[in-house]
Amino acid sequence: MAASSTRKRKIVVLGSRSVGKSSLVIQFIENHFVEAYHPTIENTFSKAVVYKGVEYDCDIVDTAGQDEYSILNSKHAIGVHGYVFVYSIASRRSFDMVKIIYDKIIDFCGKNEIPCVIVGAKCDLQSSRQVQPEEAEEFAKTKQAAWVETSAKNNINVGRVFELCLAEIEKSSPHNQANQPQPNRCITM
Ligand SMILES: Nc1nc2c(ncn2[C@@H]2O[C@H](COP(=O)(O)OP(=O)(O)OP(=O)(O)O)[C@@H](O)[C@H]2O)c(=O)[nH]1
Repeated sequence: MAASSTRKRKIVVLGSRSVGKSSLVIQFIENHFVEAYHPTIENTFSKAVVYKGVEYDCDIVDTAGQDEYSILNSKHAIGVHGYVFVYSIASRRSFDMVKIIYDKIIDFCGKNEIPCVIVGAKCDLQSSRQVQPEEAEEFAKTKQAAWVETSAKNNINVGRVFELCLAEIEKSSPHNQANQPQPNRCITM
């Protein structure tokens, strides 16, 4: 049974088709690489993660790849704590799509910022690189997001993605905000 201090977190993984979302999630959950390509409809995986001494019960939603016409729905927003936006370093188009999907989520959630990680997947494909790390990191900075490059194939930075996402969620959680000074509070007596 989960300890009462366990924090439940729902993380949604978004990005274009075939950028490596399922491979990233399966490498994280099951510790192996899937060479074959099977388009995803939608899968939710669960994993217990201990990060900085805190136990998290994570539900990770691996979505069907999106394009500019995909319609996001409440499943992508309600009860979601954080997002992982994935592009392939070998596809400029998939990086441009991350920007489009990010804006759609922001619109849908009605917020200015969301806890998220921007992930440059397939970093083993250096010779086919179309997205420079500096550009992607700069984009992430403008969105107050974390950024990392990964390879599910070579198991590089896979766990780091979800640690970064939990860290971003914690940064924006009300618990942390309660520790910050409250600006311009009005007290009625
Ligand atoms: N070289 C390399 N190939 C990868 C990597 N990750 C995934 N792939 C390959 O890319 C293809 C697509 O991977 P998926 O994980 O199915 O991609 P997806 O984003 O889940 O695709 P959709 O379900 O269509 O959204 C597969 O053939 C994978 O083997 C990686 O890190 N390096």
